[in-house]
Amino acid sequence: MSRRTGNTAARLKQQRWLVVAIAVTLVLAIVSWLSFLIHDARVKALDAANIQVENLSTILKLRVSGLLREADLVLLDIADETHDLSPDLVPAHQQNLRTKLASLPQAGELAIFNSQGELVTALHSNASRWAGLDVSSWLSELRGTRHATSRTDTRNVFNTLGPSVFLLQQLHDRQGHMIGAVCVVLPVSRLLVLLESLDIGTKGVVSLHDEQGTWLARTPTFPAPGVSLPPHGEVRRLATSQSTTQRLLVKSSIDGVERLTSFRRVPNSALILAVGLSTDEILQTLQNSLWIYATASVAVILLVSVMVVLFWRAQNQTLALLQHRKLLEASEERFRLTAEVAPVSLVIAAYPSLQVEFINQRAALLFNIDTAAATGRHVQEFFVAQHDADTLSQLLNNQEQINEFEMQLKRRDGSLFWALVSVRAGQAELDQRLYICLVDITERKELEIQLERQAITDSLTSLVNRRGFVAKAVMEISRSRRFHRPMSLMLLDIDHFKQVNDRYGHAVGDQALQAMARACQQVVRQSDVIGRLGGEEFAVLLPETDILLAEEVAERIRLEVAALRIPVSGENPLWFTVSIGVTLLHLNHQTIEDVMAEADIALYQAKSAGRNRVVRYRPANTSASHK
Ligand SMILES: Nc1nc2c(ncn2[C@@H]2O[C@H](COP(=O)(O)OP(=O)(O)OP(=O)(O)O)[C@@H](O)[C@H]2O)c(=O)[nH]1
Repeated sequence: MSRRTGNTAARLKQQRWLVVAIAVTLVLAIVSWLSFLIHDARVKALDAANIQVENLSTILKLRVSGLLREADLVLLDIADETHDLSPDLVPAHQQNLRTKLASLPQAGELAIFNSQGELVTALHSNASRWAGLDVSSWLSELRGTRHATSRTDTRNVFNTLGPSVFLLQQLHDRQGHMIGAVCVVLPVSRLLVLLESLDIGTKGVVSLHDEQGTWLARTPTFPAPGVSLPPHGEVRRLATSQSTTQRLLVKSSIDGVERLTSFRRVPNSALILAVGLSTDEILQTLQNSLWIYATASVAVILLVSVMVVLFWRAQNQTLALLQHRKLLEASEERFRLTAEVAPVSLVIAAYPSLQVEFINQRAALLFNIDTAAATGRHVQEFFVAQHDADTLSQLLNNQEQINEFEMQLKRRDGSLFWALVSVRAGQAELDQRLYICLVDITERKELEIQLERQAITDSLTSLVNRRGFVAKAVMEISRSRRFHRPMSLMLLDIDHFKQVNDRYGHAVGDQALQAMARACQQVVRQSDVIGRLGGEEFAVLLPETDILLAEEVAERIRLEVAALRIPVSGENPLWFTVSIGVTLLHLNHQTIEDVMAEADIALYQAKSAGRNRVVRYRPANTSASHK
């Protein structure tokens, strides 16, 4: 039992650590899963953002290059129609130019130069605005590149227009000689319309640069008007490299926001555009869902932790219970050993069913039964007298413990023995038991009974002596009174017994006394009580007997005694007579002595009247009858 408890405890401890290991693994799995989820979602979000930023910059490139292409076409159209720059032609031609320029709403200025770089005509502007502009270098560049159709320049030539893109186209005479150039000015500020229509979020930036990295345009607009920003380093790097596009994570020196930025050259121009999407915004959706994942994971981890803690506590309680059970088992074992070693017989019975739950070896030997056979039996199976069971049950109703109650008990084989029984009722709520301790006192009890019997027995006649007679008489009187039944008493005294002794000796006298006892026994009923009160005096108690019947019985005794013959060697057999006083129990008698006193008076009267007769007691002034 104890070993089983130990094994269970060890198993519980193992289970406890197993659950903790599972919980830790689960938590680690959740954390790993969450980390993977974060990483994966971030990669996917950045991938999506890369695609988005590339798409946006491509769209923007197409828009800008489309616009430049449109301008180129207008310039080509003008070049196709312009082969002569003579001053008389120009006014007529100007109307045509205006029409062409109207088809290019983003254009701010249009001018035509001759091959010396001199301004021939200008639209939307007066000539003085172009006066300070040295276009000779542009023209030489155009000459150098025979097939070049256009070129761009983003110099801030006209302060009122801001940074602008200058597009130039060679003009040829009909023989194909270069006679000058036509130039259209696209203010960068007008290109902003193209930039602003892109969906770049609240923190996104679209900007336009020249190859030196100069900021030409930006949306949202620059932090403060007039603030000149240093050239964009990444733009310059792209300009000096062979590649046409580049994608980078760039932290802005303007607002400190990190952006995924796509830089892209605008083909056939000196423009580089940049589209940047804020990484914060890219990851915002991710962060929102990650918050949900993280909160759910933390909740799961907390739940798991709480469950582990609760499980741990429950296991602790179970272990504590097992520990208590172990202690209980040890205590039970101690009790069992003590019960076996104790020099007394022990029985434990359930209460109130009174079925035997435990019996020690000593008690089993006492009842001559083995412990298994005794267990489950009703304790009253071992009782002899029902009144003992009643007394014990009554005592237990009034007190918790019964000490040294003497009673007779029965063995399994039916033989009887005396035991000193102590009983204690269990006190605990769950201990509804009787603890019974038995000591075998048969030997002492039998000795006691023997001594008791001796104490009330006359050794010569084997009748009860005065003490025994009085004791029995007291009981009979009480019974007679209780049931209102008549009862008589007679006192008998051998006549002249002294002479018997004197003449025949004491031994013969003793024989006479014994014969007298036998004579009485022969005459009276079994239920009558005969006693030798002392010397040659006897008494007979006659329950259920009225005075008339008592007188008859006394007379029969008297005759029986008179007929006795005691053989005496060498002589005639001895015979003797007896005088008898009889009285009836009545209500005036307080004690047995009162009854005996009346019988004694009648006996005295019998003696006085000449002996060998029966006299009934009569109260004073009534005469006693005699024979
Ligand atoms: N043998 C014998 N004699 C006993 C015993 N007890 C008493 N006696 C004798 O009984 C005699 C009783 O004598 P008393 O009291 O004088 O009476 P009694 O001689 O019978 O004369 P009454 O009673 O007057 O007829 C005494 O001598 C006692 O010694 C006994 O146990 N054995």
